[in-house]
Amino acid sequence: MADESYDVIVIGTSQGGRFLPVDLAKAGKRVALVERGAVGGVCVNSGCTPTKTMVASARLAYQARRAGEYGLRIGPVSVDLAAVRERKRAMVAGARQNYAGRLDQDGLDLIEGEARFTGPRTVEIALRDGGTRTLTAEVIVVDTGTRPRPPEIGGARDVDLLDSTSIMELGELPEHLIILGGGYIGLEFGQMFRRFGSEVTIVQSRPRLLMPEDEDVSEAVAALLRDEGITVLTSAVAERVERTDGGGLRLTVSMPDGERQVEGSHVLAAIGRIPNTEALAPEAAGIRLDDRGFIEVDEHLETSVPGVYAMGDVKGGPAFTHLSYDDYRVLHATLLGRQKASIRGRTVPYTVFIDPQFGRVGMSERQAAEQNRTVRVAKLPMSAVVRAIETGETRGFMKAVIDADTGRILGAAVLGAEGGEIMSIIQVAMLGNLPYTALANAIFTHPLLAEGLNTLFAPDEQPVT
Ligand SMILES: Cc1cc2nc3c(=O)[nH]c(=O)nc-3n(C[C@H](O)[C@H](O)[C@H](O)COP(=O)(O)OP(=O)(O)OC[C@H]3O[C@@H](n4cnc5c(N)ncnc54)[C@H](O)[C@@H]3O)c2cc1C
Ligand SMILES: NC(=O)c1ccc[n+]([C@@H]2O[C@H](COP(=O)([O-])OP(=O)(O)OC[C@H]3O[C@@H](n4cnc5c(N)ncnc54)[C@H](O)[C@@H]3O)[C@@H](O)[C@H]2O)c1
Repeated sequence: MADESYDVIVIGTSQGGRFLPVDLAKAGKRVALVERGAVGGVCVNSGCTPTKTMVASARLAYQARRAGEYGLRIGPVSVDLAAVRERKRAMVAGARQNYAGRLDQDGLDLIEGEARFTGPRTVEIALRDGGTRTLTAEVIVVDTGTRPRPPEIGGARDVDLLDSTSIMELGELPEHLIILGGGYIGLEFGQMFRRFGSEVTIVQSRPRLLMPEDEDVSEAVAALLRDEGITVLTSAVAERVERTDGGGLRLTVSMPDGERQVEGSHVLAAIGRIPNTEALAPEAAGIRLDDRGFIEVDEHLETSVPGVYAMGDVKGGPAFTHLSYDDYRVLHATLLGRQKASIRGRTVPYTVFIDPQFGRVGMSERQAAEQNRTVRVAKLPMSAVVRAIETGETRGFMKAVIDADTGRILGAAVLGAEGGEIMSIIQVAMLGNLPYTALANAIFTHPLLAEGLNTLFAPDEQPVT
């Protein structure tokens, strides 16, 4: 078949990039949108939507078990994992349907298949229903994302390990879930399955959980997970995994004090993600990759090949849906606006959806020290916040890093009830370039968690470091 010509080809359908092909088509461009899997990408199908749906079930189980503390009698709580999975499946199906509905736009062709570059402007699609199509366009946007990194430990290929997608399809509770990795995915699933009723062991190769964060954060997170009955092993390097005679799994872990064996029923690998670039063959177009296989881009998200752009996780760096969405904003300006936009200097907030949530934005205390900044560090335990006391959710703390000279807020870390929302209030103050005194003196409704910001930012509370 002859090559088919489009104005723009977008490869991958992500939650972040869901508006770009539609906007381009509305603007009169002929757009091909190529997807090899389910529409909506990771966030909708196997990331944010299903995990946060299941986290909600786990939180309810946890709260229900605490009912007695609140003066309620509701009896023993047990979890029907198959029913939790049904709720999750329904949520994903709804989100996917919603997504697909948005693609009904004149000028936009959704092509189901796997894209592969055969030249700088040419892409061959292996169609899901068989056969191939060859498309050409002056502008190509790569939004192909990442997938779980397979562990390179002895025996891993001989046993069935779970990843973040397959674990959500379990219909029965693991008796003992061993998790490799103490990052976002390891912690969210670890707490979730503990609350569902599994025994859980987290095996983290680095000295701390959430290694990029300040030490007090890692310690507090480890303490609250241990408090819920999770075993947390740090500086624990998994060496090999094998099946036991009883049908379980045995993990051999090397730790500073020697070798240890952990036996469990299931092992989840949550050790990071790798870019979806093999099938895409970007080298055929001359697109430069970094040494880990991610696509290199400039501040306008353009790759080393003019006219070819990359957005979302496939370009490396922080991997969040809201960042993929911001990439859409940048590409919209570049491809449809009058002026190019840039990704330089973006403030990237994030929230780890453990309970209590951990919300973060801007500079950490350690980053400030590395930059030799003179800062004030404000810290307030959640047990000092009236709302947290009244609702019985006093675990965690609020923390802010303030420039000692200008009084501007440089960053915040909130481990506490609605930690992501509280962090976002501080983020807005940072966006508005407000001095910390604006939050110290603001009138917040009593008794909200936000009220804690008055105390957190009270000038007397903050030692200079
Ligand atoms: C378990 C889990 C939980 C998460 N929770 C959160 C959260 O709470 N908040 C948050 O902000 N982020 C979360 N994330 C991260 C978030 O999902 C990603 O950052 C986001 O999905 C990245 O979007 P993207 O633009 O890179 O595209 P993706 O969502 O990765 O989509 C890429 C699409 O490209 C398709 N594709 C790949 N190669 C080809 C090809 N050659 N041809 C055609 N199609 C192709 C894929 O099938 C996929 O549909 C989570 C991730 C995981 C795994
Ligand atoms: N709430 C959210 O926004 C959210 C939730 C889930 C995932 N995500 C995104 O998905 C990405 C991937 O999550 P992730 O948890 O897989 O990666 P991660 O990079 O957050 O954490 C991986 C952890 O595994 C550890 N590790 C690496 N190799 C190991 C090994 N062999 N044995 C034991 N531990 C090992 C690392 O030290 C690290 O702590 C995240 O970086 C994040 O961007 C975001």
